Amino acid sequence: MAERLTAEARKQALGDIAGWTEVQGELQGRDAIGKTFIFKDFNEAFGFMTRAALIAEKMDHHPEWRNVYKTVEVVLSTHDAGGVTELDIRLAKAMNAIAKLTPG
Ligand SMILES: C[C@H](O)[C@H](O)[C@H]1CNC2=NC(N)=NC(=O)C2=N1
Repeated sequence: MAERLTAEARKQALGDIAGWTEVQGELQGRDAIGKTFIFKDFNEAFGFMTRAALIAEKMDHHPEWRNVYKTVEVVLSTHDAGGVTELDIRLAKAMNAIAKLTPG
């Protein structure tokens, strides 16, 4: 099973993936990372979600996310480990790569 990253390792990993930050706000204190993607329109946003869903299913690692029109808010955490692991970092990188394929 994937191990939780230390605060130090998580900070270092976040430095490598554009736009991802420690989750803030009402979920503060929770060990998770998040990013809000904004696309051109709903079609691009949902296309992103469709591609990301296929990757997530293949990884057996699934995002928490919310879509409103062209915005997709994503939170990643490894539920089995109770925090952020390498799996979240891998999925975050994959999502960034997919998002680049669609005009934002
Ligand atoms: C049984 C199955 O492998 C697990 O429940 C997987 C499914 N998807 C998952 N997704 C996420 N984000 N965290 C998990 O711990 C997790 N566990």
